[in-house]
Amino acid sequence: MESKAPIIRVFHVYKRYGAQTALGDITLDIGQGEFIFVTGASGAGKTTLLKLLYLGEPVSEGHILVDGMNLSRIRKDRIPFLRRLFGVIFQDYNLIPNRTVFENISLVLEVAGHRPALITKKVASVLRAVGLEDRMHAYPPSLSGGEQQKITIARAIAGDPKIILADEPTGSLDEESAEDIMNLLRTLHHRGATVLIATHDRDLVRGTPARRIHLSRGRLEQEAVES
Ligand SMILES: Nc1ncnc2c1ncn2[C@@H]1O[C@H](COP(=O)(O)OP(=O)(O)OP(=O)(O)O)[C@@H](O)[C@H]1O
Repeated sequence: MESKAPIIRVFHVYKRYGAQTALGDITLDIGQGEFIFVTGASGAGKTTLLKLLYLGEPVSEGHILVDGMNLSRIRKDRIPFLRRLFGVIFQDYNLIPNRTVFENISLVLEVAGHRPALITKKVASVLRAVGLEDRMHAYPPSLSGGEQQKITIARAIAGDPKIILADEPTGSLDEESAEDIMNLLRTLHHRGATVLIATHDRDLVRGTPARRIHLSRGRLEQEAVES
């Protein structure tokens, strides 16, 4: 277990959608370099919690600090800097269908200001990491669902994010591909990334020693260390 200074601090956070409270009074510290599973039943608030961390959505009440930045008070021109700290692996973060795999990944690196020579190297390297280097010039619709999921993951990690947020990252994958992806996330963690994985897959959680944050109807119910 890591005991480094928190990279994320969540103070009494609420998220409401109309009359519905998706998250209620969440207080939580996440240490730099931790590997964490966020568990809970469907609708418990797992996705919502991850979205609040990268300012995908604003909190309704409370505060979140990320790498010292208070998300409630962050200046607009700092938001791209905040977002670059994160690699976000979400099911609804689709690939652009009429751009090749290479272009889908390189776009993210271009926006972050990387030079073309580095971009070419980096794209090849992340595609190698997910075992799909040979699909670099393919268009997403010609790939299987599992392959598209792996490309989404390659795109998320291409910018060497400090924090990886993965929402059911193995959801659409067969057992072997799921294991590949979990190994990749573990490797990134060993290299220093903070990794949060939202899942209701008990098997996934059982196989990995990690801190577990359990949500029940929007409340932080228990914390445990799986081993
Ligand atoms: N944009 C939204 N508008 C209204 N309600 C929302 C919105 N997003 C989430 N909710 C509600 O907030 C609650 C938490 O949803 P969330 O998606 O965070 O759950 P989850 O634990 O990730 O579930 P699942 O495992 O099914 O993905 C749910 O009741 C959901 O209906």
